Amino acid sequence: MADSAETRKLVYLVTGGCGFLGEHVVRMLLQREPRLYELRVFDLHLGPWLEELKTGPVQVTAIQGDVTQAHEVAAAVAGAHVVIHTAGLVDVFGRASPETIYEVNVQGTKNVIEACVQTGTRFLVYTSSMEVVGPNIKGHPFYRGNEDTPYEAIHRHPYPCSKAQAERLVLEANGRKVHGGLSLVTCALRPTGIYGEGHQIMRDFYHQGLRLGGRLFRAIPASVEHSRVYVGNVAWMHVLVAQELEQRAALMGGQVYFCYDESPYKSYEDFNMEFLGPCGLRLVDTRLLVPYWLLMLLATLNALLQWLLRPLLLYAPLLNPYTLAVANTTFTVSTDKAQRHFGYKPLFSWEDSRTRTIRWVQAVEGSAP
Ligand SMILES: NC(=O)c1ccc[n+]([C@@H]2O[C@H](COP(=O)([O-])OP(=O)(O)OC[C@H]3O[C@@H](n4cnc5c(N)ncnc54)[C@H](O)[C@@H]3O)[C@@H](O)[C@H]2O)c1
Ligand SMILES: CC(C)CCC[C@@H](C)[C@H]1CC[C@H]2[C@@H]3[C@H](O)C=C4C[C@@H](O)CC[C@]4(C)[C@H]3CC[C@]12C
Repeated sequence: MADSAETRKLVYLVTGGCGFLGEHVVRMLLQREPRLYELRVFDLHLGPWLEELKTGPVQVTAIQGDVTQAHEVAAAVAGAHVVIHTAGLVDVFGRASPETIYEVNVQGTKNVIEACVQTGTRFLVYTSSMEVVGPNIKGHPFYRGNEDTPYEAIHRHPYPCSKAQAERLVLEANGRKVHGGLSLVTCALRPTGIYGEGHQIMRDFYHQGLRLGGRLFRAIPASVEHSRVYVGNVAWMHVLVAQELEQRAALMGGQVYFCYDESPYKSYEDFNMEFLGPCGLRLVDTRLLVPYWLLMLLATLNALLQWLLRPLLLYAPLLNPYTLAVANTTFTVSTDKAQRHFGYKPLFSWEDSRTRTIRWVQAVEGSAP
């Protein structure tokens, strides 16, 4: 499309635009939304990489702000056509208090919705999570499920509870009258575990493997499968939804979509080895040596230590009863809803996604943990 001032007229706001997913959404919008005039990137912590984006044809506005502060959100939203709300506190390790998780994920989302209503912004895309569905506290498997698969979605952990509450608020807001009299159109995307360039947990596993002499020890049976999705495809899905929401408001408004691509179903650890293996790590099978009850004991001990040490220091290891339960429960998605509703096809093949991620891990090599 021609790059003229007439074609560029849309203003987008990406909250959490400097996070792992947010950065990919920002870059994808710049590459794939030719109608973009201004891109507002709102985050608690702004990344230095934003500077390099300011020299292109799109006006990139960096806004340091906090989604829990209604006035800051309203000022950022005013005049935007579309809001992509990815900001959130992703914490399943006990780093933040439950109150803080609710404040950011639920109150922050309320603030975004109210800002849209007050200022007349009509299109809101929310980054939800597979965890809104499961795995549930009973550890029921979700096998090749889609958006309509019945599943008992019961949670206790603050992160999935907060994401579920926020998603409900976003979906209930669909159809609300915004300033100016038109209707708000909302929808929610539910990524499974995202991987790709910038994935902190992958980086942590890599450094842990290096510390252990190039080995990682299998903790979870290979038969427990997870769906994973490449960050570039999740970003592409956000961009596509945002583009199609106006034309297909009746179909897409108030809907949820799992984020999916061609990444293979594998156990969490085997999937990570697709990238860490080519970077020199190997996964040692210790299934017979570490039974599940012992892992659970270690996880519970970690939780106890976290509680005991809290007044002195933050002890937040990867293994706790919640992460063990998630890692140890099959959760796989098989759906084509996004393709049927808005023509989504993954932009990156599995091979591309794998290669890009391996290159990134290789570049991480030698960098500080
Ligand atoms: N990483 C995954 O596997 C995954 C899977 C499913 C859903 N999600 C969802 O995707 C979204 C992005 O996750 P991510 O993995 O990129 O996490 P991230 O932590 O890398 O990014 C979140 C961003 O939100 C910002 N943020 C946090 N609190 C804020 C506040 N009060 N005000 C403004 N900005 C704030 C952070 O600074 C960060 O840049 C989240 O909503 C998360 O729930 C992530
Ligand atoms: C038993 C240990 C050795 C392994 C622990 C792995 C654990 C840290 C991993 C396993 C599954 C991971 C979660 C899963 O991929 C999906 C999501 C959804 C998303 O909204 C936030 C991240 C999260 C919870 C992953 C966190 C890390 C988990 C629990």
